[in-house]
Amino acid sequence: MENTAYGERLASVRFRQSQAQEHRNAELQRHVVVLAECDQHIVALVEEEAALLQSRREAFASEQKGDRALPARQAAELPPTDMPRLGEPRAAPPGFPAPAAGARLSPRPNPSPKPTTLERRGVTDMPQRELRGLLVGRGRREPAASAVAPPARITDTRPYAGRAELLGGPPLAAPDGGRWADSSPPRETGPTPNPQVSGAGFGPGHHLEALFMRAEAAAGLSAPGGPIGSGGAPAVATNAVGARSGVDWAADTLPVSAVSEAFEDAFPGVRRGTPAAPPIKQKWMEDSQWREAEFPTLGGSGAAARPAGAWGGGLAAKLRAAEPAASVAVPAAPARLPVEEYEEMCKLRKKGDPRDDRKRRSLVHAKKDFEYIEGAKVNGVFQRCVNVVDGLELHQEVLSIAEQAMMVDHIEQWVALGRADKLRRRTFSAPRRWAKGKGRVTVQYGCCYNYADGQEGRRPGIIPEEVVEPLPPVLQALVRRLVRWGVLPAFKAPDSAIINIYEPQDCIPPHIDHHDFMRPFCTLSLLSGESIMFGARLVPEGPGHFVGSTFYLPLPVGSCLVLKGNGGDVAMHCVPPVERRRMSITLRRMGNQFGEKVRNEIKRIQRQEGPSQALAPRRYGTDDYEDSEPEAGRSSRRGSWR
Ligand SMILES: O=C(O)CCC(=O)C(=O)O
Ligand SMILES: [Fe+2]
Repeated sequence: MENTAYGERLASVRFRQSQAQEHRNAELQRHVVVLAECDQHIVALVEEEAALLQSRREAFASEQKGDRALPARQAAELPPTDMPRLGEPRAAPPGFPAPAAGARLSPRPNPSPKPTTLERRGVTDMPQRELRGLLVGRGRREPAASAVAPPARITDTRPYAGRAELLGGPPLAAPDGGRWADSSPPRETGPTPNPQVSGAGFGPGHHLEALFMRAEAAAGLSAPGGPIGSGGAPAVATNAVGARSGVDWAADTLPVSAVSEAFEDAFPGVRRGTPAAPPIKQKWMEDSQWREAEFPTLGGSGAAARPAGAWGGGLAAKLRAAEPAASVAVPAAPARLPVEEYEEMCKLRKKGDPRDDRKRRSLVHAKKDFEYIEGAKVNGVFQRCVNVVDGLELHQEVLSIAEQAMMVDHIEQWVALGRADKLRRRTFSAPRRWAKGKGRVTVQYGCCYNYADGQEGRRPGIIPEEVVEPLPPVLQALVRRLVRWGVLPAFKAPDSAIINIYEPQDCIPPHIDHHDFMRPFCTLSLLSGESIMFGARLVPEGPGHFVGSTFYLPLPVGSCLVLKGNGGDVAMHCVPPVERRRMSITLRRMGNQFGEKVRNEIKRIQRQEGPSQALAPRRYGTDDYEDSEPEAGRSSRRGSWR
């Protein structure tokens, strides 16, 4: 009985459950249908809205074009135009009370409209292009003064008499029967093609280069454009110094005094009225202008600003003494060339490189936090834990790939001139005989450094009475870049250079750079990325084999390693035998006691010998000093061996 009642109740519960389930299913079904309908509805609404917008856009565009009457077909396709425009009264949505008469939906009209920037400036009908210029703060500029300056005319040709001799000895005959720029008589010039450039930009720096080229061509050496390292094609011996250096050689027709004066006073400033820097560059420009103004060897004007290279004021003084007053007025202290043009002119920057100096500078990455702890003597006192590489800085991408190639090309040319005995005295040196670990080829500019201990009874150091060539323009431009980019301080701007050319297995033995040179100084790497070794005690163990606890620092090509602090004074450094050909440019400033001495001595020697670079060439082998390299075991003695 009980069982029957329970069974019935169970059946009825199940029946109700199934009914409820069916009901829920039906409800769900209904909702799905409603949702699908809504969906379709929404899609239709969106499509309609999009079509309406599109047609309004087209109508607006054609109105703008003045084509007010829409084509009939297009007009017919237009959706109903009863849709209110923005700001027009709208009909209330269904179920909402109608808006009061005159009520508007947003946006509300501005009760007191402010004048726009252009209206305030009273500009209403300017062409778009100029308006844009105005808005970004670039109004119309007057042409630069130099651009309208009357072109130079040469009337007095006397300064040319004897000039070739002054610059480089007897004129060389051009092999094709043409005439060399340096020995050709001046032309009467009409308007020069580019008064901004031909005014003052090419002075003795370029004459030096011209001379290099003359000597090179006479020696049958390479012409530009030859592959790097190959020595290039035979020289094209035309009066093509200008063409070769990519400059307008019409500048050569200016009296020497004008050119050299300008070179010395503001190398290579030319352009007046350089446009003002746009505000965005302001901070950086101010910074670099400050550096430029501080620049002791190239910037500013007057005697203090003269190049401190070996020929310093000497050559210019001689040139001035040998010629009458200039007949062309060249601005005494012309404004500077934009740095990009200056570098292009000195062949440091690739022609047409679109990146400005600021952009180039931003690509330089500096690493400064090197650490290598050793026991070492600091200021004569031994300390157990010294970071011997403290103070080193590695600045990468100082020279772009194209610039590295140009620099290598310059160096190849200098080496070729050196081998042909066309460089003054100790500018060029090469090992007399090659042996593993025995030296390398070097080119010195700005001053003569004696590597050897005991050579001609001398200690290592600068020899003020010995003469080398001055810093060529490309190295002057490089120095200037390093200062401008903050790699070296302006008051330590290098005035001398040693270029090391390492063939495979060449090396430089352990040393600390001589204190005849100021700190910081720097070295740039070219052609192959090799490592430099630093350590408190580096000991030579056989030819080109140096041992000791060492810190290896890879030097990427195009990088500039700055040496100062412990890295420049406490740790020794060396480049172990290289695997691939490598070049480096070490740039250093002579100590104050030498600058003046070197210049005076050079004047004396010039009086004796004349200024010819090719005169009395004398070559010294770098193995002269390599032979006096400290032997193993003797190397713990501190000091410079090179
Ligand atoms: O070749 C180098 O990177 C180093 C050159 C060097 O140490 C020097 O010239 O004193
Ligand atoms: Fe060194």
